[in-house]
Amino acid sequence: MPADADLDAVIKAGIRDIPDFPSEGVLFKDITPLLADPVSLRTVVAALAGPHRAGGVDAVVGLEARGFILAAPVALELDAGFVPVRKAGKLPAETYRESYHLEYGTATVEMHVDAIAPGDRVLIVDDVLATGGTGRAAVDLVRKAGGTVVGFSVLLELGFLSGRGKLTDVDVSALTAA
Ligand SMILES: O=P(O)(O)OC[C@H]1O[C@H](OP(=O)(O)OP(=O)(O)O)[C@H](O)[C@@H]1O
Ligand SMILES: Nc1ncnc2[nH]cnc12
Repeated sequence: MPADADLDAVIKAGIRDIPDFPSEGVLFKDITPLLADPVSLRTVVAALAGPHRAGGVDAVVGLEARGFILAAPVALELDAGFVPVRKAGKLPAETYRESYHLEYGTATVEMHVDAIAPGDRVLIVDDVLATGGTGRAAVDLVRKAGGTVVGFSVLLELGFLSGRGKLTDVDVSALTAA
């Protein structure tokens, strides 16, 4: 595992800024260059999983769509199951549902009611923490199912959007910030 400064440099080198995407005024943080580099991808997955290796995590929740890419390998690293939180209308069985605001619109997400057993220890993983709406919705979904949220871990936090303010009751960690 690289030292913190090296990890920060690896991540920053793999993220590019795309102005005015998906709408004018938004500076989009594109993580696809990082994902395309196997060493960077492996490094990031290990860094997200690392603090939870001894934590008895039962399930890793990934947030559609970019969160899935990181959460599934983190689940494997932790010998835990993977649970998807999906945009509304995509999950086939009975769901819990939460709506929220994003930096660029609104969204509704769902999780199967039987995806998490009461008392399960759950780590939530996503790529970006921006306004915190998605993370808040995910935490509330897990708690509706009776799960214990042991952490919300992201690759990148956009600090100027103050997403942590919506997640003061959760252990939030970000590998890097912008
Ligand atoms: O903290 P927030 O303001 O809620 O924003 C963060 C969320 O926004 C992005 O997802 P998006 O809904 O754009 O979906 P995608 O992963 O399908 O691109 C990102 O992947 C996070 O899930
Ligand atoms: N500016 C941004 N870049 C990438 N993902 C995001 N999710 C919310 N805001 C974002």
